[in-house]
Amino acid sequence: MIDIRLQRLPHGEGLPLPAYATEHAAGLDVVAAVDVTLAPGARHAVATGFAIAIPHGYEMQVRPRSGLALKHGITCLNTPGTIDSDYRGEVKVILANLGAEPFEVKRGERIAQLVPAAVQQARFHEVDALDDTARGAGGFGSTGR
Ligand SMILES: O=c1ccn([C@H]2C[C@H](O)[C@@H](COP(=O)(O)OP(=O)(O)OP(=O)(O)O)O2)c(=O)[nH]1
Ligand SMILES: [Mg+2]
Repeated sequence: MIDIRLQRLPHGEGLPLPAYATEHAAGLDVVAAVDVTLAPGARHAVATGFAIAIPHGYEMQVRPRSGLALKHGITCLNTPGTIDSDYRGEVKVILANLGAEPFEVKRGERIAQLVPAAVQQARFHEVDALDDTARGAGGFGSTGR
């Protein structure tokens, strides 16, 4: 369990904080702070009404909810979205409507889930050649279907 400071923004007043729906859920469900209608094929950065300060060494992933995806074709366009630990702006959920019908997001409705994850930063060291491996440059189906 990690502890994360959350700042509620004025338009987030009265909304529930991100919360686990069940005891051992992986994702904290997050609700929309605004009403918005997504036409088929449309996308929108939906406000959540809060900002967070994630501890260094962690990120917050923004993932779709499977029920919205299956029933309505609603997904997070950039899934998994990345909230950096140094980001202090409002958390937004980039919803996209891949369905055939307009979809109405209502304020207070759960639209996505937040999954904290440990982050390992890396640095690159440019070299002239890489070590050989059995795979070599094979990829993208090279081992068969
Ligand atoms: O679903 C998302 C994805 C990103 N963000 C915010 C937090 C994140 O730290 C910041 C930048 O996201 P990202 O690095 O994915 O986008 P970018 O296009 O690279 O923007 P930037 O140049 O600001 O890093 O935008 C969200 O609120 N929701
Ligand atoms: Mg970025």
